[in-house]
Amino acid sequence: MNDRNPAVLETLVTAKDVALGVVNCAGQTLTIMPGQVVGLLGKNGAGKTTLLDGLLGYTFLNAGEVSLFGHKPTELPADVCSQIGFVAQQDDLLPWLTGSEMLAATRLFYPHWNHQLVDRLLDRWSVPTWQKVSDMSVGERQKLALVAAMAHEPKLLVLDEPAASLDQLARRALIGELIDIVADGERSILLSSHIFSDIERVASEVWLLEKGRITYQGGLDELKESVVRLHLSRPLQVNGSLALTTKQVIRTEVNTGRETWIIRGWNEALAAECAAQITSPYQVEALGLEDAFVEISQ
Ligand SMILES: Nc1ncnc2c1ncn2[C@@H]1O[C@H](COP(=O)(O)OP(=O)(O)OP(=O)(O)O)[C@@H](O)[C@H]1O
Repeated sequence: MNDRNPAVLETLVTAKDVALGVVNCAGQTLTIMPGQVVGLLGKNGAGKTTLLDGLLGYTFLNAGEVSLFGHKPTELPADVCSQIGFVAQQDDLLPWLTGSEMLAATRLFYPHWNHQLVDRLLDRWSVPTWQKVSDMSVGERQKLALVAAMAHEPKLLVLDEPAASLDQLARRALIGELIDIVADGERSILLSSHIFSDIERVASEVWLLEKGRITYQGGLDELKESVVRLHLSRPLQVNGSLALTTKQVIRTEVNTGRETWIIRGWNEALAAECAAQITSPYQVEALGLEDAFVEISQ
């Protein structure tokens, strides 16, 4: 137990050198601190669900260590389990129960249950709680699973594609709820999503997963700022000393009269170097999260 180091005690999740399935984070440490909303991004098959399952102890690790509130995920005491909420990509609701019965059964596992929150969400999302889970639409099931995971007000809420089947109104309501959850700075959320506008609204941190490796762990804004398009007029006039590497220029597009360089790892030093060494006209285009992700992932 990490009971002597307050900095470690504060960390809700630490995952070191984790490897399972397609995920291989050897040499990498992932952390989630109280108050953080971490957006887990990656293409289909990158390993997002695999990583989430490994962090929560649903799948055994091939290598590495995970600490959840200071415990191994496979050995969580009951009081720690009740601090965690999870909505899987494919919900694990019991199809033969009605929505109300499902919530009543879930409630048995938790000492704390916010009835007002449950009533408000069910009403706002028009969840037909009198229907059997098996008769609900995919979106209604997803809403019910979200209510069941949020009702005990967990300190760590893990959501795997929580909005994939929600309509725009329900998605907006969910994002509002998530923003409220972390407002006091004590609770944290880890969510994977392909809906970048949602991630941009709610996440402070991003983990970028590419072919099972975390290639970025840090602030959302820093990630966006680190990828730019440089639009250069041709003919190019560049001093021989321009030291951009192929790792930084991840792609080029050449057209008559101009060319575009997609640059990863853009920072003040690179900006200064370009300003000093490129003597023909050029513009720097900042990218949104989705464009940055698409450029990185091509
Ligand atoms: N049950 C399984 N058995 C065997 N291989 C699996 C299983 N689940 C996942 N995989 C493999 O692991 C890879 C990563 O799957 P995972 O579900 O973690 O990706 P993901 O990033 O969550 O994808 P998506 O965005 O499509 O949900 C898949 O390409 C698949 O080959």
